[in-house]
Amino acid sequence: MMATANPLLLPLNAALWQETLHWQPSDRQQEQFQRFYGAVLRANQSINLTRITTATDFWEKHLWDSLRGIAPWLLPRSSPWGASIQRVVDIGSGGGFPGVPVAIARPDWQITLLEATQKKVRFLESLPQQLGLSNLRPQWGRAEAHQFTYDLAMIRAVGDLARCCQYGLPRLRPGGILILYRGQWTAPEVNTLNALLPRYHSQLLDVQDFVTPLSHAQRHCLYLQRT
Ligand SMILES: C[S@@+](CC[C@H](N)C(=O)[O-])C[C@H]1O[C@@H](n2cnc3c(N)ncnc32)[C@H](O)[C@@H]1O
Repeated sequence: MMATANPLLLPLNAALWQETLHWQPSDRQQEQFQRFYGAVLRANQSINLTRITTATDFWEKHLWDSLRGIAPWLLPRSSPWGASIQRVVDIGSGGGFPGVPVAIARPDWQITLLEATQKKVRFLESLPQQLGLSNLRPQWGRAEAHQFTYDLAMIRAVGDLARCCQYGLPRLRPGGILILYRGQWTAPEVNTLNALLPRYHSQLLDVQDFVTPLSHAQRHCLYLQRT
């Protein structure tokens, strides 16, 4: 692989990955993360992809956070909730989060990056070649009009709970799983969710709350399943 031109090195601390996700990137994956960081920084000069500009923030708030959502699938020989995963969609992918880090970590999954803003899609389309990834499929379009179904859908920072359910759950095959990446999660939201789920023939599998490893911010991942 070509060396990255970006002088800012990510804090790719192997022990931290291992301690927090029980997973470590290979040398190739580390280089792909590094090149992704460089690509986002360069594109961010002309497109608004992220407010994050430091290597540490990028590592924690984008790479680590993206992978925390699929932590149950990073453990060796794990098949959480019995779901076999191949076809994956990141809805409202923006600058490629969480879809691109997930594609790097799981090269055996086929990841569609669905994004409504054309200039962001053009950036996403440049990534397979820049990062040497063959499992990324950027797609310009709106979630509500997207006709395909998936084994796994992921949504981060696209809207409120009702909107995320509306976008994600109809795009799952029976048994498929939706991961919602959330910041704050309040107990009354369970009531909102319980009211929404029957409409989409879905159930709540798990709510995982955690703090991020460096800034100790509170985060949640919700795992929903289409029955
Ligand atoms: C705040 S950004 C979040 C991007 C990324 N998921 C992240 O966590 O950094 C929300 C993105 O969702 C996209 N978006 C909003 N509504 C959408 C829809 N209905 N279908 C597809 N993409 C949508 C926007 O264009 C925007 O890029």
